[in-house]
Amino acid sequence: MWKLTRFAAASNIARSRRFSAAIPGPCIVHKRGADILHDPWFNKDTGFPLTERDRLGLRGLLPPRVISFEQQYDRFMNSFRSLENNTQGQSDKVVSLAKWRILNRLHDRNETLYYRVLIDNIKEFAPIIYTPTVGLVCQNYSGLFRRPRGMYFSAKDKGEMMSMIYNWPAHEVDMIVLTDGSRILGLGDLGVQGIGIPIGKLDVYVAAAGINPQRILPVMLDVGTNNQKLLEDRLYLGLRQPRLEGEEYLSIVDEFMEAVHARWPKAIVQFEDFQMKWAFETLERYQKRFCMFNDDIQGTAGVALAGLLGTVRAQGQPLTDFVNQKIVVVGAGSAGLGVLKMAIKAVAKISGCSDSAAKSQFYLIDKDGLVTTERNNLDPAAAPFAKNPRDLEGLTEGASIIEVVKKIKPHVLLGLSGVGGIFNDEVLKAMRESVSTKPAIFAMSNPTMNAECTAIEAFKHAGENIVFASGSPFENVDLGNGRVGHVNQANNMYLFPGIGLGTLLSGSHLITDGMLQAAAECLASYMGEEDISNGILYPSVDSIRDVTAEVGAAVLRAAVEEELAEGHGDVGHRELSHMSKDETVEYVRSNMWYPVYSPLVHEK
Ligand SMILES: NC(=O)C1=CN([C@@H]2O[C@H](COP(=O)(O)OP(=O)(O)OC[C@H]3O[C@@H](n4cnc5c(N)ncnc54)[C@H](O)[C@@H]3O)[C@@H](O)[C@H]2O)C=CC1
Ligand SMILES: CC(=O)C(=O)O
Ligand SMILES: [Mg+2]
Repeated sequence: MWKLTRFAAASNIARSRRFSAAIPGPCIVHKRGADILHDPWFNKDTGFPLTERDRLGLRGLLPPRVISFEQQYDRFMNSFRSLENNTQGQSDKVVSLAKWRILNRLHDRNETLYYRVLIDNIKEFAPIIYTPTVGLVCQNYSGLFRRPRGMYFSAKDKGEMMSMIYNWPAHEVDMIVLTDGSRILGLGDLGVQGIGIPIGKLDVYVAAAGINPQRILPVMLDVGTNNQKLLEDRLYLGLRQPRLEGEEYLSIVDEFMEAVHARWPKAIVQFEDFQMKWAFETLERYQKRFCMFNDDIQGTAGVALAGLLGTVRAQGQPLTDFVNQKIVVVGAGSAGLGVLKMAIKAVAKISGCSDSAAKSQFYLIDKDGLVTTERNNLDPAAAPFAKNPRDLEGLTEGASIIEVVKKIKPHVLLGLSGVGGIFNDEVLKAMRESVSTKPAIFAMSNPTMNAECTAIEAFKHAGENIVFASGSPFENVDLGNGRVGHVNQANNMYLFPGIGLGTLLSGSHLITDGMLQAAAECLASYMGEEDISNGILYPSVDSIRDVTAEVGAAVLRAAVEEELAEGHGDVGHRELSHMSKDETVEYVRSNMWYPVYSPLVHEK
């Protein structure tokens, strides 16, 4: 609990000094006049003080009145609120896209103000810049496209990437999010339109981890698409060819990784929304060579594990009881298999048994039903988790979700299938027979329409005493008589920003299992007993900077312990290794960028 009290106090102080006056350091600008107004990084719109207008050749290019940052902020929020009023009665899709557009326009114009409103209103704006609206944006990207953001490397750029990477204007890049668009949320292959995901993830990096937005780079690797509808869409902006496969595909990713490493050897590359075969293959291929991780496999696993351990605590059991939890995972893709692998390792660690003994409590279901060793053409990635039919008490290969739930009566039913509604009424009702006093339903697929069930359905059919979590946000559920069914957001956004920031500040060249495990353990212990007993497994998105500071510190300390931390900037390995836990958290927190207008100083 002490942690939460301290954080609440810290964030109140931060709020009260939001617009007050620690004078920020100057910022060197090599442009003048209209070029500054057209550069969202330097632009302050009507906020340029008169002296700065004189110095930078802006006099006459702006209306005469100077508007303070606080007034600009209020003006934006007012126009956002009036948009909400003006779109009342319109479809959710229209309203969501209108909200995204107004934020995106601000992003294009004035980054300082954009990130300030984003950070200060992250709970309200995360569903717009991230899941679920980002999914809709990706689906409609070719029509919505106005100006580019990030970089595009295509199959046609083979042999050119080493020079192309120098086209990016920033000298330093800390964080790259890379996709090939092949599995965007639960929406499938969206080709080049998947660029919305790296953009959204990096906005979360800025909001949650305070990564400097001048040092982020969203990247699309366009190797074609197998989405026939997109190939036939005349507005489609990507390569009109089927996806590259095999060595041809890998040679493109190899070339990109080498190019990034050559220009920015310390940049961290987050792989995002790759279809399963490439997600695993690229992780295996690069994790010991480059500073990278796969968010869908590794970030998701940590968040799910924290939720599973929280569920044990919510049942009033000691953590050691995790070894007795029966857990059914629906979805044997990159996310589901990542979760299984990490959860099984946790059971093995707690019980002191081997990984293979630790598997007995876990059941895996994919599109063809329960995965067993009798499966024809068993996917090698799923094979380690396949059940031996001997151990199944009558269940057979391919058994359906309802058959498995009825027979096993699991403590936890966790969905990472990408299929909306597959936890139907019957499945949820069967969870009432769970052996747990507080069964858990995790409907983790994104965006909202792909969630395995809604929060209302879960509390209605599985009972009011459940623990519920979803990948995209749902409102808490009114259970009547003042009681509330709490909705958790089990989303990797609670971990990836801290993994990135902690790694960056550690100066490690690699992201190891130990660093990822430290991140998961940190999140798992973040919530106090009172919240946990009320079914609250994760902190509110409002406190994402606080969570990220803790997770980042845990990652950094793990890197120090593994002797991988070379340090960052002026703070070297020695200083890092002498920091206490609290000092490390403060160090991480103090390295978070926060948007304020800096005085601009022109230099030729
Ligand atoms: N909440 C979070 O933080 C995260 C959520 N996700 C979500 O998880 C979902 C899956 O992602 P990936 O594993 O990367 O996808 P994937 O495409 O690699 O795997 C999907 C899996 O679901 C199975 N499946 C499909 N239809 C099914 C059905 N009717 N019944 C049972 N299983 C079925 C497939 O056989 C496959 O094993 C996506 O919707 C994604 O948005 C992914 C990462 C993080
Ligand atoms: C959250 C996320 O990474 C996904 O749905 O793919
Ligand atoms: Mg993802």
